[in-house]
Amino acid sequence: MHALNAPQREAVKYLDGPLLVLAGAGSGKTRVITHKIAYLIRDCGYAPGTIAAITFTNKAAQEMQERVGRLLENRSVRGLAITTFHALGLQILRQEAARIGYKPRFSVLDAADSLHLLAEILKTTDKSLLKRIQHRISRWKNDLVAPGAAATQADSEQAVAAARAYVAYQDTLRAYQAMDFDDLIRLPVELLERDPEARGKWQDRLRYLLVDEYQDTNLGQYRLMKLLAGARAAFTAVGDDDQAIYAWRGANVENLRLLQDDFPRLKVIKLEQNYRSTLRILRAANHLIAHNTKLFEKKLWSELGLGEPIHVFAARDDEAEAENVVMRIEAHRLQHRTHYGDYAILYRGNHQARPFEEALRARRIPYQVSGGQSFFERTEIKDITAYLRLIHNSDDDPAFIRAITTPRRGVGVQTLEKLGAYAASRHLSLFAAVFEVGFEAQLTARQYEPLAAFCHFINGLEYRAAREPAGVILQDMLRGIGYETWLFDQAEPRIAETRWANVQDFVGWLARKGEEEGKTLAELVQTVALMSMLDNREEDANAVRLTTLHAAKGLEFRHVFLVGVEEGILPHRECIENGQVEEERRLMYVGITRARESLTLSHCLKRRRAREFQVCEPSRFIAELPQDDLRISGRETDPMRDKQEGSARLAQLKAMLKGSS
Ligand SMILES: Nc1ncnc2c1ncn2[C@@H]1O[C@H](COP(=O)(O)OP(=O)(O)OP(=O)(O)O)[C@@H](O)[C@H]1O
Ligand SMILES: [Mg+2]
Repeated sequence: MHALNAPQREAVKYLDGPLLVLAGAGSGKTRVITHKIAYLIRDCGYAPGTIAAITFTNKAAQEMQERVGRLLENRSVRGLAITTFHALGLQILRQEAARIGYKPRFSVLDAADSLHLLAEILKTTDKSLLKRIQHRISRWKNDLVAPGAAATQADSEQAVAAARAYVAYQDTLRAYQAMDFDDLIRLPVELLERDPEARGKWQDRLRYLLVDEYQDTNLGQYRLMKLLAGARAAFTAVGDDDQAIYAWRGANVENLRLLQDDFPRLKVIKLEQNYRSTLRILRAANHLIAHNTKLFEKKLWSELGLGEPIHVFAARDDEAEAENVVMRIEAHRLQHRTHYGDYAILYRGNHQARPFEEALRARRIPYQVSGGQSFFERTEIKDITAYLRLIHNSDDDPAFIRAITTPRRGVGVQTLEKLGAYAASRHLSLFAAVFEVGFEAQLTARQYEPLAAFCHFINGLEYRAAREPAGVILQDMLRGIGYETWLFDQAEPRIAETRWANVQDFVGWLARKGEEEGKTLAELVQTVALMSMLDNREEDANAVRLTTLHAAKGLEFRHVFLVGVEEGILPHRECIENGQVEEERRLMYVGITRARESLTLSHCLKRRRAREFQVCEPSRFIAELPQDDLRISGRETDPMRDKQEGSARLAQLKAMLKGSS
């Protein structure tokens, strides 16, 4: 308790009813949650299994788990649920599957799989059309609109078509015994609303709820929270309306107000001291966000001293920007003897990462990308995951197709088409259809054998998955399918090597996880599919962190480089056109407030677009910062000279350090 200030302590100890902690960035909201979990368990006698804390990403959940573990020292926290809304929804659905007509071993499709499925249903390969429909369906689901009801809400021909696709899509998912990501919220809500017994059971089980980053919950998540909290309304939600950056995914800051309407007894506690950033960084953040219309009045102050001015520099083009940032990091690190892990490069969109990755690689600086293409999205990892999904649920048709064709094992396209037609006519999954006499009769022995062998192979793995150590089975599986050889047949050696190394990383990680957590492969695969959708594998602590602003939420770094601060990027062009500049300003606010000791903003004078250069303007947000706190460089100077000076300075520093050590 001594590690908390007075209002934080009050928030931790308050158990008389629903509580909202509404406060700006870095004021210790997440800290309130971790301490409150510890307080509930240690001082109030709550069994860990009766508490659920909800975070925004798996990564944040992991971090929180570690912090709570440290606060409670050796006490066991078995059963304590620190998860995301989606993982909690999944947990509920696995246990209640029967109540909604699913097998407990249903599959969870990620965005790419669901796009595939839509393509099949709509018989089109038009990617942008498919993405639009997928997005539309996702919004309906987030707003808890059932497939049948979507058509009545459709206000254009396009929307009517999407509503029709939604119905077909949902039917197909059900036939595959599969769900998509959004179903993990929508279906539990539907279930708990409809089924008082299930509702009572979960309300009994979860005696206290804690929700971090509450401002970014969407309607479905809010409803789930309300259903779980029940009449007792024992919950603590913490959030900051100025950091609401997920409107595009259906999140609604109005949920903050809704909370006050729905729970008249709601107590609100505000935190005003920021423990993260220097005064200048904080001043910049406050100045910027003052340009937005206010939902709630908040103040923030800090005792961490004035700090360095905020550096703003212009670069010749995007490559020079990357070069310059990387050089600054290297120079700063040498000068201040810091670690690479103290630095973060934040950007608006994933495509901005490439030049930075290249510049970092060129200097052999370790880095880690998050919030972009996750490790799990890589083709080779998805190949292996397809096998795991199939072992887990043999009725998962998309996984079946991927596994049986990767590597190809002598099963022809025509055979697969026959199988598809037969399975459809008999309302069976592909896997189940293989074992039907009626199907076997349609094929020659040469056609049938490889199919049957494949299914027996999967069955064998499934049997072992519940019994043997994960590592052994996985290696056997890789050998059995000849994956390594296949990789090297497919791609040039350099690429194949990387892919094979990734596969070994993945398999090794699963094996370790199995050992550490005492889980069988069968148990492990249940979580893998979900993790893949959310974030990366474990971090390299001593690496420069590259991340999108969205994925940086809740995190903090000693030194932050916020790059591409230009009109059209931040604020994003589409958002300017659609009148969403306020959301972009919040995104910038999130970026600024990640910094603890120093903040550097950069923008380009020109940027490569296709094969041409485009002239760029600095973002309007730079003009909205307190100008006295900025140190601006590079706008008038010659960028080539900058670069040479940078290199010379770096060489000088290195020589100096060599001399001193
Ligand atoms: N009472 C305190 N004493 C010392 N340090 C604190 C205190 N409260 C918070 N901190 C530290 O301040 C930093 C910010 O805290 P935290 O991440 O909980 O803030 P937050 O409000 O959740 O921020 P965000 O809005 O970015 O999610 C952390 O490093 C935390 O350890
Ligand atoms: Mg936080």
